[in-house]
Amino acid sequence: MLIVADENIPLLDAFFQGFGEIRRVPGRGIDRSMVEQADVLLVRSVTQVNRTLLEGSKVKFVGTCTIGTDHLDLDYFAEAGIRWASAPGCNARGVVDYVLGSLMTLAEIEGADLKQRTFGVVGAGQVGGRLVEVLKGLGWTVKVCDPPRQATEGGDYVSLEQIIEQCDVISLHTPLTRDGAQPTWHLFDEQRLRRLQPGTWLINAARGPVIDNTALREVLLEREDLQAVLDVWEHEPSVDADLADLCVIATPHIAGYSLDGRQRGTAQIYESLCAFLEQPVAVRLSDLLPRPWLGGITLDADTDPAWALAMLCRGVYDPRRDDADFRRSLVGTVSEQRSAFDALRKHYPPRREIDSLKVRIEGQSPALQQIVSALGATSL
Ligand SMILES: NC(=O)C1=CN([C@@H]2O[C@H](COP(=O)(O)OP(=O)(O)OC[C@H]3O[C@@H](n4cnc5c(N)ncnc54)[C@H](O)[C@@H]3O)[C@@H](O)[C@H]2O)C=CC1
Ligand SMILES: O=C(O)C(=O)[C@H](O)COP(=O)(O)O
Repeated sequence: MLIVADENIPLLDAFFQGFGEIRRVPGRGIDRSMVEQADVLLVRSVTQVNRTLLEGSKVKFVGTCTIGTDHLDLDYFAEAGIRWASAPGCNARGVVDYVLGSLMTLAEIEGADLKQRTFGVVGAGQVGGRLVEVLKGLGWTVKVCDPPRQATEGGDYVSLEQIIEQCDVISLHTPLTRDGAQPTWHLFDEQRLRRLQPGTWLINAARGPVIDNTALREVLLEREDLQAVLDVWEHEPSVDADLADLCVIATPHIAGYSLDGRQRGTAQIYESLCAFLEQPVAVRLSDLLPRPWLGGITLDADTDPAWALAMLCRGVYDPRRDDADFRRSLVGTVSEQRSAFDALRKHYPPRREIDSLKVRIEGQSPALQQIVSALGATSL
Protein backbone atom coordinates (compact mmCIF):
# COMPACT_ATOMS: atom_id res chain seq x y z
CA MET A 1 0.00 0.00 0.00
CA LEU A 2 1.27 3.48 -0.86
CA ILE A 3 0.40 6.31 1.52
CA VAL A 4 1.12 9.80 0.22
CA ALA A 5 1.21 12.19 3.16
CA ASP A 6 1.78 15.86 3.91
CA GLU A 7 5.27 16.03 5.42
CA ASN A 8 3.92 18.26 8.21
CA ILE A 9 1.79 15.51 9.72
CA PRO A 10 3.44 14.52 13.01
CA LEU A 11 4.11 10.88 14.00
CA LEU A 12 3.60 9.55 10.45
CA ASP A 13 5.98 6.63 10.97
CA ALA A 14 4.75 5.81 14.45
CA PHE A 15 1.17 5.45 13.25
CA PHE A 16 1.33 4.42 9.60
CA GLN A 17 4.53 2.48 8.90
CA GLY A 18 2.76 -0.83 9.43
CA PHE A 19 0.52 -0.20 6.40
CA GLY A 20 3.21 0.02 3.71
CA GLU A 21 5.27 2.74 2.05
CA ILE A 22 4.85 6.34 3.27
CA ARG A 23 5.80 9.02 0.76
CA ARG A 24 6.14 12.48 2.33
CA VAL A 25 5.32 15.46 0.15
CA PRO A 26 4.95 19.21 0.77
CA GLY A 27 1.24 19.81 1.43
CA ARG A 28 0.89 22.97 -0.59
CA GLY A 29 2.57 21.36 -3.61
CA ILE A 30 0.67 18.07 -3.85
CA ASP A 31 -0.26 17.44 -7.50
CA ARG A 32 -1.77 14.69 -9.64
CA SER A 33 1.56 13.05 -10.42
CA MET A 34 2.26 12.60 -6.71
CA VAL A 35 -1.06 10.93 -5.90
CA GLU A 36 -1.61 8.86 -9.04
CA GLN A 37 -0.30 5.62 -7.54
CA ALA A 38 -1.38 6.32 -3.97
CA ASP A 39 -3.96 4.17 -2.17
CA VAL A 40 -4.29 6.57 0.72
CA LEU A 41 -3.84 10.34 0.82
CA LEU A 42 -3.21 12.09 4.14
CA VAL A 43 -3.42 15.87 4.13
CA ARG A 44 -3.65 18.99 6.26
CA SER A 45 -5.72 22.10 5.57
CA VAL A 46 -3.38 23.53 2.91
CA THR A 47 -4.14 20.90 0.25
CA GLN A 48 -7.23 21.30 -1.93
CA VAL A 49 -8.43 17.73 -2.49
CA ASN A 50 -10.86 17.56 -5.38
CA ARG A 51 -11.58 16.08 -8.79
CA THR A 52 -8.65 17.91 -10.38
CA LEU A 53 -6.26 16.25 -7.95
CA LEU A 54 -7.76 12.78 -7.66
CA GLU A 55 -9.48 11.84 -10.93
CA GLY A 56 -7.69 8.88 -12.48
CA SER A 57 -5.73 8.09 -9.28
CA LYS A 58 -5.95 4.93 -7.18
CA VAL A 59 -6.81 6.86 -4.01
CA LYS A 60 -9.58 5.15 -2.04
CA PHE A 61 -9.19 6.92 1.30
CA VAL A 62 -8.48 10.56 2.12
CA GLY A 63 -7.69 11.57 5.69
CA THR A 64 -7.27 15.16 6.86
CA CYS A 65 -5.57 15.50 10.24
CA THR A 66 -7.58 18.67 10.88
CA ILE A 67 -10.94 19.76 12.20
CA GLY A 68 -11.80 21.89 9.16
CA THR A 69 -12.92 20.21 5.94
CA ASP A 70 -13.39 23.21 3.66
CA HIS A 71 -10.39 22.07 1.58
CA LEU A 72 -12.09 18.76 0.70
CA ASP A 73 -14.58 18.35 -2.14
CA LEU A 74 -16.93 16.01 -0.31
CA ASP A 75 -19.46 15.89 -3.18
CA TYR A 76 -16.75 14.60 -5.49
CA PHE A 77 -15.66 12.01 -2.90
CA ALA A 78 -19.26 10.73 -2.69
CA GLU A 79 -19.54 10.57 -6.46
CA ALA A 80 -16.17 8.81 -6.84
CA GLY A 81 -16.74 6.42 -3.92
CA ILE A 82 -13.74 7.76 -2.02
CA ARG A 83 -13.95 7.30 1.75
CA TRP A 84 -12.71 10.16 3.87
CA ALA A 85 -12.17 11.15 7.46
CA SER A 86 -11.35 14.31 9.37
CA ALA A 87 -10.27 14.69 12.98
CA PRO A 88 -13.21 16.34 14.79
CA GLY A 89 -12.20 18.20 17.90
CA CYS A 90 -8.54 17.15 17.70
CA ASN A 91 -7.13 20.61 18.36
CA ALA A 92 -10.21 22.31 19.79
CA ARG A 93 -8.54 22.74 23.17
CA GLY A 94 -5.59 24.50 21.52
CA VAL A 95 -7.97 27.04 19.96
CA VAL A 96 -9.70 27.59 23.31
CA ASP A 97 -6.28 28.19 24.91
CA TYR A 98 -5.46 30.67 22.14
CA VAL A 99 -8.67 32.60 22.80
CA LEU A 100 -8.02 32.59 26.56
CA GLY A 101 -4.44 33.81 26.05
CA SER A 102 -5.70 36.56 23.73
CA LEU A 103 -8.31 37.64 26.29
CA MET A 104 -5.60 37.94 28.96
CA THR A 105 -3.62 40.22 26.64
CA LEU A 106 -6.61 42.32 25.63
CA ALA A 107 -7.63 42.73 29.27
CA GLU A 108 -4.12 43.86 30.15
CA ILE A 109 -3.82 46.35 27.28
CA GLU A 110 -7.28 47.81 27.82
CA GLY A 111 -7.23 47.66 31.61
CA ALA A 112 -10.51 45.75 31.31
CA ASP A 113 -12.25 43.54 33.85
CA LEU A 114 -13.25 40.40 31.96
CA LYS A 115 -16.11 39.77 34.41
CA GLN A 116 -17.77 42.96 33.18
CA ARG A 117 -17.69 41.92 29.52
CA THR A 118 -20.39 40.11 27.56
CA PHE A 119 -18.96 37.32 25.43
CA GLY A 120 -20.52 36.27 22.15
CA VAL A 121 -19.53 32.90 20.71
CA VAL A 122 -20.52 32.33 17.08
CA GLY A 123 -20.51 28.62 16.26
CA ALA A 124 -20.88 26.28 19.23
CA GLY A 125 -19.37 23.03 17.96
CA GLN A 126 -16.21 21.32 19.19
CA VAL A 127 -14.28 24.56 19.63
CA GLY A 128 -17.02 27.07 20.39
CA GLY A 129 -18.85 24.63 22.67
CA ARG A 130 -15.73 24.08 24.78
CA LEU A 131 -15.05 27.80 24.87
CA VAL A 132 -18.58 28.48 26.09
CA GLU A 133 -18.10 25.90 28.86
CA VAL A 134 -14.87 27.54 30.03
CA LEU A 135 -16.24 31.09 29.90
CA LYS A 136 -19.44 30.14 31.73
CA GLY A 137 -17.40 28.12 34.20
CA LEU A 138 -15.46 31.29 34.99
CA GLY A 139 -18.79 32.93 35.78
CA TRP A 140 -18.70 35.29 32.81
CA THR A 141 -21.71 36.39 30.76
CA VAL A 142 -21.90 34.41 27.51
CA LYS A 143 -24.31 34.52 24.57
CA VAL A 144 -24.18 31.87 21.89
CA CYS A 145 -25.19 32.03 18.21
CA ASP A 146 -25.48 28.80 16.25
CA PRO A 147 -28.52 28.77 13.94
CA PRO A 148 -27.93 25.22 12.60
CA ARG A 149 -27.79 23.83 16.15
CA GLN A 150 -30.70 25.97 17.23
CA ALA A 151 -32.76 24.55 14.35
CA THR A 152 -31.95 20.93 15.15
CA GLU A 153 -31.58 20.91 18.95
CA GLY A 154 -33.30 24.08 20.16
CA GLY A 155 -31.93 25.70 23.30
CA ASP A 156 -30.66 28.96 24.59
CA TYR A 157 -29.26 30.63 21.46
CA VAL A 158 -29.36 34.20 20.16
CA SER A 159 -29.20 35.60 16.64
CA LEU A 160 -26.05 37.03 15.07
CA GLU A 161 -27.68 40.45 15.20
CA GLN A 162 -28.17 40.06 18.97
CA ILE A 163 -24.51 39.05 19.33
CA ILE A 164 -23.48 42.22 17.50
CA GLU A 165 -25.83 44.40 19.53
CA GLN A 166 -25.27 42.88 22.97
CA CYS A 167 -21.70 41.56 23.11
CA ASP A 168 -18.44 43.42 23.49
CA VAL A 169 -16.26 40.35 22.91
CA ILE A 170 -17.08 38.24 19.84
CA SER A 171 -15.24 35.02 19.04
CA LEU A 172 -15.86 33.19 15.75
CA HIS A 173 -15.87 29.39 15.58
CA THR A 174 -17.88 28.43 12.52
CA PRO A 175 -16.71 26.30 9.63
CA LEU A 176 -16.15 28.09 6.31
CA THR A 177 -19.18 27.44 4.09
CA ARG A 178 -20.30 29.13 0.92
CA ASP A 179 -23.60 27.30 0.37
CA GLY A 180 -26.49 26.06 2.44
CA ALA A 181 -28.97 27.86 4.64
CA GLN A 182 -26.35 29.56 6.85
CA PRO A 183 -23.22 30.24 4.77
CA THR A 184 -20.34 31.73 6.74
CA TRP A 185 -18.26 33.24 3.93
CA HIS A 186 -18.02 36.95 4.81
CA LEU A 187 -20.43 36.41 7.71
CA PHE A 188 -18.86 39.56 9.09
CA ASP A 189 -19.17 41.83 6.08
CA GLU A 190 -18.72 45.60 6.04
CA GLN A 191 -22.27 46.25 7.20
CA ARG A 192 -22.00 43.99 10.25
CA LEU A 193 -18.48 45.16 11.08
CA ARG A 194 -19.67 48.75 11.11
CA ARG A 195 -22.44 47.83 13.55
CA LEU A 196 -20.08 46.41 16.20
CA GLN A 197 -20.60 48.10 19.57
CA PRO A 198 -18.03 50.67 20.71
CA GLY A 199 -14.97 48.97 22.18
CA THR A 200 -15.78 45.50 20.83
CA TRP A 201 -13.04 42.87 20.72
CA LEU A 202 -13.39 40.63 17.62
CA ILE A 203 -11.52 37.32 17.54
CA ASN A 204 -11.27 35.07 14.47
CA ALA A 205 -9.59 31.69 14.89
CA ALA A 206 -11.99 29.87 12.52
CA ARG A 207 -11.26 30.52 8.84
CA GLY A 208 -10.04 33.79 7.32
CA PRO A 209 -12.91 34.44 4.88
CA VAL A 210 -15.52 34.32 7.67
CA ILE A 211 -14.59 38.01 7.95
CA ASP A 212 -14.32 40.25 4.89
CA ASN A 213 -10.67 41.20 5.47
CA THR A 214 -10.71 44.27 3.22
CA ALA A 215 -13.75 45.64 5.02
CA LEU A 216 -12.18 44.87 8.41
CA ARG A 217 -9.05 46.83 7.44
CA GLU A 218 -11.17 49.82 6.45
CA VAL A 219 -13.28 49.66 9.60
CA LEU A 220 -10.26 49.28 11.91
CA LEU A 221 -8.64 52.28 10.22
CA GLU A 222 -11.71 54.36 10.98
CA ARG A 223 -12.55 53.00 14.43
CA GLU A 224 -9.73 52.93 16.93
CA ASP A 225 -12.11 51.67 19.61
CA LEU A 226 -12.34 48.19 18.00
CA GLN A 227 -9.72 45.54 18.81
CA ALA A 228 -9.13 42.59 16.50
CA VAL A 229 -7.34 39.31 17.07
CA LEU A 230 -6.76 37.34 13.86
CA ASP A 231 -5.23 33.89 13.60
CA VAL A 232 -6.67 33.21 10.15
CA TRP A 233 -6.62 35.28 6.99
CA GLU A 234 -8.28 35.52 3.62
CA HIS A 235 -5.90 34.19 0.94
CA GLU A 236 -3.45 32.38 3.27
CA PRO A 237 -0.49 32.08 3.09
CA SER A 238 -0.72 35.66 1.77
CA VAL A 239 -1.61 38.08 4.51
CA ASP A 240 -2.73 41.70 4.30
CA ALA A 241 0.19 43.19 6.29
CA ASP A 242 -1.70 46.47 6.79
CA LEU A 243 -4.56 44.56 8.38
CA ALA A 244 -2.11 42.61 10.57
CA ASP A 245 -0.65 45.95 11.68
CA LEU A 246 -4.07 47.06 12.87
CA CYS A 247 -4.65 43.90 14.95
CA VAL A 248 -3.81 43.61 18.63
CA ILE A 249 -2.75 40.01 18.05
CA ALA A 250 -1.93 38.59 14.64
CA THR A 251 -0.75 35.00 14.19
CA PRO A 252 -0.17 32.61 11.25
CA HIS A 253 -3.05 30.12 11.70
CA ILE A 254 -1.56 28.40 14.72
CA ALA A 255 -4.43 28.69 17.21
CA GLY A 256 -4.93 24.93 17.18
CA TYR A 257 -1.23 24.08 17.00
CA SER A 258 -0.80 22.51 20.41
CA LEU A 259 1.50 19.50 20.33
CA ASP A 260 -1.29 17.43 21.85
CA GLY A 261 -3.81 18.64 19.25
CA ARG A 262 -1.58 17.97 16.27
CA GLN A 263 -0.69 14.48 17.47
CA ARG A 264 -4.33 13.78 18.31
CA GLY A 265 -5.22 14.69 14.72
CA THR A 266 -2.85 12.05 13.37
CA ALA A 267 -4.12 9.47 15.86
CA GLN A 268 -7.75 10.08 14.88
CA ILE A 269 -6.97 9.61 11.18
CA TYR A 270 -4.97 6.48 11.95
CA GLU A 271 -7.99 5.06 13.76
CA SER A 272 -10.27 5.98 10.85
CA LEU A 273 -7.91 4.26 8.41
CA CYS A 274 -7.84 1.15 10.63
CA ALA A 275 -11.66 1.13 10.55
CA PHE A 276 -11.67 1.59 6.75
CA LEU A 277 -9.21 -1.30 6.31
CA GLU A 278 -10.99 -3.35 8.99
CA GLN A 279 -7.77 -3.68 10.95
CA PRO A 280 -7.40 -3.49 14.73
CA VAL A 281 -6.01 -0.31 16.30
CA ALA A 282 -2.46 -1.21 17.31
CA VAL A 283 -0.88 2.15 18.12
CA ARG A 284 -2.14 4.35 20.97
CA LEU A 285 -1.53 8.09 21.25
CA SER A 286 -1.27 7.78 25.03
CA ASP A 287 1.92 5.73 24.53
CA LEU A 288 3.47 8.46 22.35
CA LEU A 289 2.34 11.80 23.79
CA PRO A 290 4.97 13.28 26.12
CA ARG A 291 3.95 13.82 29.75
CA PRO A 292 2.60 17.31 30.56
CA TRP A 293 5.45 19.71 31.14
CA LEU A 294 4.04 21.49 34.14
CA GLY A 295 3.84 18.71 36.71
CA GLY A 296 1.93 20.63 39.34
CA ILE A 297 1.34 24.14 40.62
CA THR A 298 0.56 25.21 44.15
CA LEU A 299 -1.48 28.36 44.73
CA ASP A 300 -1.96 29.90 48.14
CA ALA A 301 -5.65 30.50 48.91
CA ASP A 302 -4.88 34.23 49.23
CA THR A 303 -3.73 34.45 45.59
CA ASP A 304 -5.59 37.12 43.62
CA PRO A 305 -7.98 35.17 41.35
CA ALA A 306 -7.51 37.47 38.31
CA TRP A 307 -3.74 37.12 38.61
CA ALA A 308 -4.04 33.34 39.03
CA LEU A 309 -6.20 33.04 35.91
CA ALA A 310 -3.78 35.04 33.78
CA MET A 311 -0.80 33.14 35.19
CA LEU A 312 -2.33 29.70 34.60
CA CYS A 313 -3.38 30.56 31.03
CA ARG A 314 -0.23 32.38 29.99
CA GLY A 315 2.04 29.98 31.86
CA VAL A 316 0.97 27.25 29.46
CA TYR A 317 0.42 29.29 26.31
CA ASP A 318 0.88 32.99 25.57
CA PRO A 319 0.02 34.02 21.99
CA ARG A 320 2.18 37.18 22.27
CA ARG A 321 5.24 35.11 21.31
CA ASP A 322 3.54 33.88 18.13
CA ASP A 323 2.34 37.40 17.41
CA ALA A 324 5.89 38.77 17.68
CA ASP A 325 7.34 36.03 15.46
CA PHE A 326 4.64 36.65 12.87
CA ARG A 327 5.08 40.42 12.77
CA ARG A 328 8.82 39.98 12.20
CA SER A 329 7.98 37.80 9.20
CA LEU A 330 5.80 40.40 7.49
CA VAL A 331 8.67 41.97 5.54
CA GLY A 332 10.16 41.43 2.09
CA THR A 333 8.38 40.38 -1.07
CA VAL A 334 4.95 38.75 -1.15
CA SER A 335 6.59 35.48 -2.02
CA GLU A 336 9.00 35.76 0.93
CA GLN A 337 6.09 36.53 3.25
CA ARG A 338 4.14 33.52 1.97
CA SER A 339 7.15 31.28 2.59
CA ALA A 340 7.61 32.78 6.05
CA PHE A 341 3.96 32.08 6.90
CA ASP A 342 4.42 28.41 6.04
CA ALA A 343 7.83 28.24 7.73
CA LEU A 344 6.45 29.57 11.04
CA ARG A 345 3.85 26.83 10.93
CA LYS A 346 6.23 24.09 9.84
CA HIS A 347 8.72 24.89 12.62
CA TYR A 348 6.15 25.73 15.26
CA PRO A 349 7.56 25.19 18.77
CA PRO A 350 5.87 22.54 20.86
CA ARG A 351 3.18 23.84 23.17
CA ARG A 352 0.91 22.00 25.61
CA GLU A 353 -2.72 22.45 26.59
CA ILE A 354 -4.06 24.25 29.65
CA ASP A 355 -6.23 21.36 30.80
CA SER A 356 -3.06 19.31 31.37
CA LEU A 357 -2.32 21.48 34.43
CA LYS A 358 -2.48 20.02 37.93
CA VAL A 359 -3.19 22.63 40.56
CA ARG A 360 -3.14 22.41 44.37
CA ILE A 361 -4.80 25.17 46.37
CA GLU A 362 -3.28 25.59 49.81
CA GLY A 363 -6.28 26.46 51.98
CA GLN A 364 -9.87 27.28 51.05
CA SER A 365 -10.62 29.52 48.05
CA PRO A 366 -13.87 28.91 46.15
CA ALA A 367 -12.82 31.58 43.60
CA LEU A 368 -9.54 29.81 42.79
CA GLN A 369 -11.31 26.45 42.79
CA GLN A 370 -13.78 27.81 40.23
CA ILE A 371 -10.92 28.91 37.94
CA VAL A 372 -9.15 25.56 38.16
CA SER A 373 -12.26 23.63 37.32
CA ALA A 374 -13.36 26.06 34.55
CA LEU A 375 -9.98 25.65 32.84
CA GLY A 376 -10.43 21.89 32.94
CA ALA A 377 -7.27 21.51 35.03
CA THR A 378 -6.92 18.75 37.60
CA SER A 379 -7.35 19.74 41.22
CA LEU A 380 -4.73 18.12 43.45
N1 LIG B 1 -7.25 28.44 13.73
C1 LIG B 1 -7.05 27.16 13.90
O1 LIG B 1 -5.94 26.72 14.11
C2 LIG B 1 -8.20 26.22 13.85
C3 LIG B 1 -9.37 26.57 13.23
N2 LIG B 1 -10.42 25.71 13.21
C4 LIG B 1 -11.64 26.15 12.56
O2 LIG B 1 -12.65 26.27 13.54
C5 LIG B 1 -13.88 25.84 12.94
C6 LIG B 1 -14.79 25.36 14.03
O3 LIG B 1 -14.32 24.13 14.48
P1 LIG B 1 -15.25 23.12 15.27
O4 LIG B 1 -15.87 23.81 16.43
O5 LIG B 1 -14.47 21.92 15.55
O6 LIG B 1 -16.33 22.80 14.18
P2 LIG B 1 -17.75 22.13 14.43
O7 LIG B 1 -18.21 21.66 13.11
O8 LIG B 1 -17.67 21.19 15.56
O9 LIG B 1 -18.65 23.37 14.89
C7 LIG B 1 -18.98 24.41 14.06
C8 LIG B 1 -20.28 25.00 14.58
O10 LIG B 1 -20.60 26.14 13.79
C9 LIG B 1 -21.99 26.14 13.58
N3 LIG B 1 -22.34 26.98 12.45
C10 LIG B 1 -22.37 26.65 11.13
N4 LIG B 1 -22.77 27.71 10.40
C11 LIG B 1 -23.00 28.73 11.27
C12 LIG B 1 -23.41 30.08 11.12
N5 LIG B 1 -23.70 30.60 9.94
N6 LIG B 1 -23.52 30.84 12.23
C13 LIG B 1 -23.24 30.33 13.46
N7 LIG B 1 -22.85 29.05 13.65
C14 LIG B 1 -22.73 28.26 12.57
C15 LIG B 1 -22.34 24.68 13.38
O11 LIG B 1 -23.71 24.43 13.60
C16 LIG B 1 -21.46 24.02 14.44
O12 LIG B 1 -22.10 23.88 15.68
C17 LIG B 1 -13.45 24.72 11.98
O13 LIG B 1 -14.33 24.53 10.96
C18 LIG B 1 -12.13 25.18 11.49
O14 LIG B 1 -12.37 25.90 10.31
C19 LIG B 1 -10.36 24.48 13.83
C20 LIG B 1 -9.23 24.10 14.45
C21 LIG B 1 -8.03 24.90 14.48
O1 LIG C 1 -7.80 21.68 12.33
C1 LIG C 1 -8.04 22.69 11.65
O2 LIG C 1 -9.10 22.87 11.06
C2 LIG C 1 -7.01 23.73 11.54
O3 LIG C 1 -7.29 24.86 11.24
C3 LIG C 1 -5.62 23.31 11.75
O4 LIG C 1 -5.03 23.91 12.84
C4 LIG C 1 -4.91 23.64 10.48
O5 LIG C 1 -3.61 23.17 10.49
P1 LIG C 1 -2.90 22.81 9.09
O6 LIG C 1 -3.64 21.66 8.58
O7 LIG C 1 -3.08 23.98 8.19
O8 LIG C 1 -1.52 22.52 9.46
